[in-house]
Amino acid sequence: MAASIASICRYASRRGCCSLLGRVNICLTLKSKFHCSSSAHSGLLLSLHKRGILKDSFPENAAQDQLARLLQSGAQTVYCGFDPTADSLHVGNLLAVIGLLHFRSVGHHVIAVLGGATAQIGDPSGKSSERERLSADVAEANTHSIRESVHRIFTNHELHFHDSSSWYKNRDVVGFLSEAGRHFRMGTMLSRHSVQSRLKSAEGMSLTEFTYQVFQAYDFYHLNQVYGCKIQLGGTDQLGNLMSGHEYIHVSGEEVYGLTIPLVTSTVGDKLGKTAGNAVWLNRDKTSPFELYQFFLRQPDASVEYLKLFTFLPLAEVEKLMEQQREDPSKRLAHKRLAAEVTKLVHGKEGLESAKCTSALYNSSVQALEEMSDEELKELFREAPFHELLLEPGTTVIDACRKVSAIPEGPRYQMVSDGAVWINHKRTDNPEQVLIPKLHILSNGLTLLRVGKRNFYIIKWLSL
Ligand SMILES: N[C@@H](Cc1ccc(O)cc1)C(=O)O
Repeated sequence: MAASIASICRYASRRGCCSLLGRVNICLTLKSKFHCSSSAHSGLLLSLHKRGILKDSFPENAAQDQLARLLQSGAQTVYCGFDPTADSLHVGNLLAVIGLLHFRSVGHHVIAVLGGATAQIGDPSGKSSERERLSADVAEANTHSIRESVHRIFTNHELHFHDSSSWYKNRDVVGFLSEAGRHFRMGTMLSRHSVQSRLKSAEGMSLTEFTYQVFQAYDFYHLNQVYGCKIQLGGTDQLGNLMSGHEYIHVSGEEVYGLTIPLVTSTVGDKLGKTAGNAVWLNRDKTSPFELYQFFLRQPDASVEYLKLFTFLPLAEVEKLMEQQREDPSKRLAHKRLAAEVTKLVHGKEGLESAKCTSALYNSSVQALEEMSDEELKELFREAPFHELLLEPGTTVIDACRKVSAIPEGPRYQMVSDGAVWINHKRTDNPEQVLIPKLHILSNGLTLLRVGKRNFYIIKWLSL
């Protein structure tokens, strides 16, 4: 789509007016400490394409050469925004962060915008209904928490960033609408996919949500004015918002670009990291390094492609790992490397160590289990159901399985005798075996029951 060119007023900063949104978008900027080499720049787009990190660029193909030339001409400023609608980013956001890091590693300046303002407006892109209103306080707390984790990820990638100021707090509504608002055309705004799909729904769309694209466009404009930012990265659902920014900035005669990153889906088509409604988060208190590690370790064989997307390993090394995986899938070398690289990026070396130790614990050590409190055990097996049961004399293995509904009605007996049941890391194939203290019931009164490879149940036995 060609952008219209008209004149745009430069915004004099307004002083003393009430805040437009009460809270601000926080912007973390990162000056490049790497030296730019033009060969690295020219290779960047190609390499991002080869890795599968870039989907489309905007404006369309004709501009790709221009964009490549722009990247070759010297260090550029690239930005990507994240709305703090929760107190942590999730695995689905990781690719955008990685995208920024790729730009950074060849010497461009990158900016991560935490949309403390836009989160209160609510992005309709890719959503079928309006989000519940997010209060300014919650948005601020979420921004703080996400900022820390993005900071950690950047630092883990040996980078540093510094804060810059906000740009909405001194803008008043009337000034904003009379200056910026008039450059946004209703027809174009209405044509956006995110708007169209919502207008057709019974619920419709609020004015607040409808204006979201204006705010994201204005963010881009602001970063363009202040930091010379010419490139915005975003998920494929962000295309409409990227276009709004492009059109708005184009009015002033500046050419800017949007690059979209694919939405990563699992092999069964779910959004990555959102299995059965449970998101895989990047903040440690919500998803431990161990859980993150296990999440990547357990990806199906076909997902080794993730090595290209989620790690910075050279493509030749990725190819080698993929070949080893094809030769002997059972070793899961590629998955182990993927899990290790992602955990190291998100939680640092120490996080990776902790994930590996926990894995060892998870898989074998009875002594360690025995020394754990109920809370620690629940933490370790966060997804395992926890049951408190009365220990009646003569309780057997099959009784325990039945009480916690660990195995389906019919084939219970068979499953135990086939060896699918493990108690405290030891296979237990006699269904009628009476539970023995110390062996089946640890001295802290706990039993860890596993059925199959990964269904864990924690039982806390209460004595009469
Ligand atoms: N709209 C983006 C987040 C964002 C916020 C502000 C921006 O300036 C840019 C992007 C999303 O929901 O993913």
